[in-house]
Amino acid sequence: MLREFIFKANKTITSSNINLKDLPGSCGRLDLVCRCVSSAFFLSHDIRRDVVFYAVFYGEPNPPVAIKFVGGELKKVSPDERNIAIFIKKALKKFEETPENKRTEWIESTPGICVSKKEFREIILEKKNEGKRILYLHKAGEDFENVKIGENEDVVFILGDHIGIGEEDEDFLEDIGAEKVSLSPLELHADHCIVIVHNILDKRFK
Ligand SMILES: C[S@@+](CC[C@H](N)C(=O)[O-])C[C@H]1O[C@@H](n2cnc3c(N)ncnc32)[C@H](O)[C@@H]1O
Repeated sequence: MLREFIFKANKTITSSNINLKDLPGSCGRLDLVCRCVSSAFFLSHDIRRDVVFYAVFYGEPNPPVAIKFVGGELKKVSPDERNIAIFIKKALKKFEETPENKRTEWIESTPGICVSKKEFREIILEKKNEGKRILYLHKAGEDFENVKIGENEDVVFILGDHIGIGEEDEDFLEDIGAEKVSLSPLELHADHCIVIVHNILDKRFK
């Protein structure tokens, strides 16, 4: 079973001009993206190879930019935020160096990390069209503990940053039949949601 996450980063910078000493401020909450990547993949002395994580950046100067991380292919990435930010900086640099007419495909930057000019909704729709189940993580959804998932079923989780995903994308998810699922009666950080999702699925299937 493949676990995929698609994260909307409303304000994250879309140039490689990343100040590694200011991930939350001038980089538009890049710290949060890095923590989500860390939570998506890293176990103690191991990596989750059955996970794919997408982050779509909508900050200035060139939105959108999507970055894809493939657990089974990642090399030399470590769990700390600064290390992950360095790989994201490399991906954005690769994007800038790619001719504009080639940017709509996935371009590999470093092993297991690709970059593309894809919209948040476009990636979700691709997954839907592949027949995958789309689960939107939201405080007001159905309790995830009660949601049945087959052991071999591929699931795609959608989540937002500190701002959320916005009304238009929520309407889009409703239109394509995404299921709204809740992890807690409290509003959580996105990276903590990823940890909880893994924990619930690990207890069921590992
Ligand atoms: C900090 S929250 C976003 C808060 C934002 N103000 C909003 O209204 O959406 C970040 C993301 O985590 C997910 N999330 C937060 N709390 C959750 C919960 N209790 N259950 C499921 N997902 C949750 C949602 O996808 C949300 O977009």
